[in-house]
Formats: sequence, C-alpha cells, structure tokens
Amino acid sequence: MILIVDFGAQYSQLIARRVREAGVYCEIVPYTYTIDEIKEKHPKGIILSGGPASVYVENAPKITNEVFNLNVPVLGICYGGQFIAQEFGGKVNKADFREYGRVKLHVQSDDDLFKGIEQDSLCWMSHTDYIETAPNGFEITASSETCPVCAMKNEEKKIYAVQFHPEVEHTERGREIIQNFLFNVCSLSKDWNMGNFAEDSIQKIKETVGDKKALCAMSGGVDSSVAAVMVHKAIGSNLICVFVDHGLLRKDEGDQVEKIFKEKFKMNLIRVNAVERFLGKLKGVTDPETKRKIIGEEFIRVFEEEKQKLKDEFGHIDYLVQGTIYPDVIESGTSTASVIKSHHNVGGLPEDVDFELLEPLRQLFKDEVREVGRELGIPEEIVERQPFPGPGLAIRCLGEVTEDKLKIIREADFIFRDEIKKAGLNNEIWQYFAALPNIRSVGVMGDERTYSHTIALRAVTSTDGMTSDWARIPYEVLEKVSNRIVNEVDNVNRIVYDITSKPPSTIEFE
Ligand SMILES: Nc1ncnc2c1ncn2[C@@H]1O[C@H](COP(=O)(O)OP(=O)(O)OP(=O)(O)O)[C@@H](O)[C@H]1O
Ligand SMILES: O=c1[nH]c(=O)c2[nH+]cn([C@@H]3O[C@H](COP(=O)(O)O)[C@@H](O)[C@H]3O)c2[nH]1
Ligand SMILES: NC(=O)CC[C@H](N)C(=O)O
Ligand SMILES: [Mg+2]
Repeated sequence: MILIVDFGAQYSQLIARRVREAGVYCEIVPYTYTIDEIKEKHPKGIILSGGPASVYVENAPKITNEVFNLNVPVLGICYGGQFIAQEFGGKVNKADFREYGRVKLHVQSDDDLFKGIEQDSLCWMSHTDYIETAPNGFEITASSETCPVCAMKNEEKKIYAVQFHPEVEHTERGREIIQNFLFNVCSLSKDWNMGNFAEDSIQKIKETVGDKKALCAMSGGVDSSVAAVMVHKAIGSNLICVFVDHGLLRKDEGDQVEKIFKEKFKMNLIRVNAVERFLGKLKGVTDPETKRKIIGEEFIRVFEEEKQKLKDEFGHIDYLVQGTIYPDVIESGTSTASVIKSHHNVGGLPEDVDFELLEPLRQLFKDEVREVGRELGIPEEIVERQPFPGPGLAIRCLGEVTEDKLKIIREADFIFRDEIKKAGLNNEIWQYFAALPNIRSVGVMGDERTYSHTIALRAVTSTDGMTSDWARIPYEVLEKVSNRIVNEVDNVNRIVYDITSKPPSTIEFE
C-alpha cells in the first residue's frame, strides 16, 4: 500500500484517487502520525502532500524525519517537496516569481520517475515558496522558466521531490509520473480496484439505515440524483426526496427539475417554495462566507420543517441524504486544510442539525460520481448535466442579492447557455454561466449615456472541479452572446469574459 501524508493540501484526495485509479491501495493519514503508526501500515511507498503553510515558519507542520530511514521510497509534492529540501539541508524561501496554474515544465532526466516523459510538457503549479537550493546529495531533474528546482531526487535513498502537482488533471503527464513512482520506483503491482463501489455502498446503506426512514435533499443535479438512486435501491419507499426552490435557481429550473424527476425516477418528490424566506434572510448581506452560511442553515431548517410535516403521513425520519462529494468537503476546510469556501452542505451546516447525515459519495470526485451514475443506469442527460452549486445564483451575484440583480443574471445566463448549446459546445465545457460582478460602468446606447451593469461570462474545462482552465470559446460564439445579452437584457451595457484558471481563481465567483 501507499501512505499519503496529508499536510492540509487541497489535493490529498486527488493523489489518493490517482493511486486508486492506477490499481494500488492507499490511505491518507495526517502529518501528526508517529513513526510507529506509520510502520504498522507497512507502506511500500510514502507520498508527502502539499499544504498551505510555509516550511520555514515556526510551528510549520512536520512529519518525523524517521520516514526517510524506513527504506521506503518517498515522493514529496509541493509543500512535501519543500519539506524534504529543508530537512536535508537545502534552502526554501519565498519565491520572487510565484506560479499559479499553467507552467511549462522542462524535464532533464529519464530516471525512474520521469521515464517516458518528454522534455517539455505543461504542468500545474500552485506555490508561493520555492526550493532555492537543493540539498547535498540531491540532483535537480526538472525546472521551469522561473523555478530552478521543479523536481529533484536522491536516487540512492529513493527520495523524490516535485514542485508541481502531478496529481491534478491539468498536469499533462501527471498520471504517468504518479504511475512511474508506483511501478518503477516502488515496484508495486496492480492489485486493487474500486470493485463495485455502487453495490458495496448500497449494501452498507442497507445495514446502516435498516428500516428507518430518510429524506433526500434533491437538487436535480448529478450528485443528489446519484445519491438518491443509491439510497432508493437500498431502502426503497422509506426514502422521500425534497427539492427546495430558494429563488436562486436558473431560469425555469424549478419546473424542469420537477418534470425530469417525475419522468425518470420512480420516487416521491416534494417541491418546497422557499423563495421569500431565503431572499429575506439574505437581504443586506454582502460577505460571501456569511451568504453561504445563511443558505446552508436555511436549507437545513426547510428540511427539518418538512420532516415535521411528514411525521403523520410518512413516519419519523432519521436520516438526511445529501449528494456531498469530496471537493465540497475539502474546500470547506478540515483540521489541516484551509477554508477556501464553505460549501453550503458541509461548511455551511448549522451546529444543530436534527438528522443523521447520509452521504454515500463523500469520498468521490465528480467524474467518479458520473461513473457510478452510469452503472446505476441513470440517464445520460442527468449524469452529464453541468454542475450547479447549491447556493445557486447567490454566489454569482456579488455583493447583496436582490431580485433585480437576480433577474439580470437569470436572463443573461439563459442566453449564454442557449448559445453554447446551439454551438454544440455543451459537452466539452464543464461549467458555463453568467455572473454579476456588481460593477456599473458608462456606455452609450441609442446615442444616450448609460450607467449600467457588467455581466461576466465564465466557462471552464475540468474533469473534477479541483482545477480548471478557461474554455477557449470561439470568438464568433462570444460575439453572439455579447450582442444578445446587451440587446435583450435590460440594464446591461458591458460583457467581460473571465480568463483565469483555478488556481489562482475558483470556478464560482464567491
Ligand atoms: N435546491 C436544492 N434542493 C434540495 N437540495 C439541494 C438543493 N441544492 C443542493 N442541494 C443539496 O446539496 C447537495 C450539494 O449540492 P451540489 O450542487 O454540489 O450537488 P448536486 O446539485 O446534487 O449536483 P451538481 O454538482 O451536479 O449540481 C446536493 O447533492 C443536494 O443534496
Ligand atoms: O454544492 C455546492 N455547494 C456549494 O456551496 C458550492 N460552491 C461551489 N460549488 C461547486 O463546486 C465546484 C468547485 O467550485 P469552486 O471552484 O468555485 O470552488 C464547482 O462545480 C462549483 O459550482 C458548490 N457546490
Ligand atoms: N501547494 C502547496 O503545497 C503550497 C506550498 C507552500 N504553501 C507554497 O506556497 O509554496
Ligand atoms: Mg447542484
């Protein structure tokens, strides 16, 4: 097995997922693990993850340096690599040239780690610090234009460090590099597969829930649909689904969800109109995290009220099923990872929740969830839907959420989606939407001065939502969208297209 030591990285689970995908069993453990605990696991290789801290600050997270004396290969990624550099007497410092997102990687070695990797490829970076000098005994094996040590190794000790992130989808040869570590450096063999994840999970849900009842928070999105079908297979009619219309949905979305659900699923759905209460609670609120927490709590309060209403007719409900997936968990912050944004269904949950949570997809990434969905026979039109965040348009409406602003976003978003579909790009692009950055600027329309809103268009490619790049939409499509929005939507006189990757941005604006 491979042991992944977590220093609070956004990407630890992604490392795990890459290892899993390559057919090797792995576990993630916190950096506070002792050497005895590590030895008990009998790892055949150790991967040190990235993390938000700097290795040179006081109280920086550290793992015992005895891990380097176990005669087990070690691969350090970003923070993990910087940790290796410092432990062996090299120097780590704040970089003059920070790198976030796409960087050209130049590999100067054809060793076990880089076997078969061409000299020049693209990798994804996310660092503020860098290895200024490699320690004695270490050879530099890759660099970029502004980062002298993108990779280094001590071949004799089988210790490898990389500054870039081989685990993220956007690093072109990342998968191969991880597989090289597993199979060339650690000499592991493929003896692990996810088995039938769906079947195992359904069995587990049956055992956990027994003959108790569950309420599924159903958005009509990919994750909650897959979660609902799994739980339904486990407990049948003891499951009831609740879809909340919080007034932050896209144009016509409420009716569409209800229609598709009724046609495609043999489950009960309750649609709750909660528009006034959500918008009321959000009135005057501008801070993104506060908005997210309000929405998270309000969702729970609605589910609790529905539970009370269902008491006589349906019976007592113990469980709340949510389609929580791993990015929701990690971005909401853990004991080691930073809070990036509190996803409403994890970090946005209030302290008192009158349910036991049931989240069968909590360890998976979106593309894995889609795979499970296909295995369960869920129609492609649902499995392939673009993700839409639970807090909906509230986190695309920067600053205060008002009915007027929501109306503008809804109309602009509808036009953008319509044109993307007409151009046949909807399956290539992971997410595409309009946001309102809360900027007004001067324009001239019909010879008159305007002082109106700007619409920001965002379209990104991704496979798991953990990293993304901006979509290269043809100019003609952008032109059409821009024209239509200013002509058809009131109070908009300017359209901008967002060209940042994740990192440094995120997909949503708040
Ligand atoms: N409008 C809603 N009504 C009820 N539950 C919701 C609603 N929006 C979100 N949820 C709950 O929050 C969870 C997380 O939302 P999220 O948007 O990440 O997932 P999803 O909507 O199921 O899938 P997708 O990511 O494809 O949109 C959902 O799985 C669902 O359980
Ligand atoms: O259920 C959700 N609740 C939330 O609070 C939330 N915030 C972001 N997202 C979605 O998660 C993915 C990654 O988003 P970011 O790059 O914006 O962090 C993207 O697909 C986002 O749309 C959310 N989903
Ligand atoms: N992604 C990481 O591991 C970052 C490591 C460190 N915090 C840096 O900024 O360089
Ligand atoms: Mg959703």
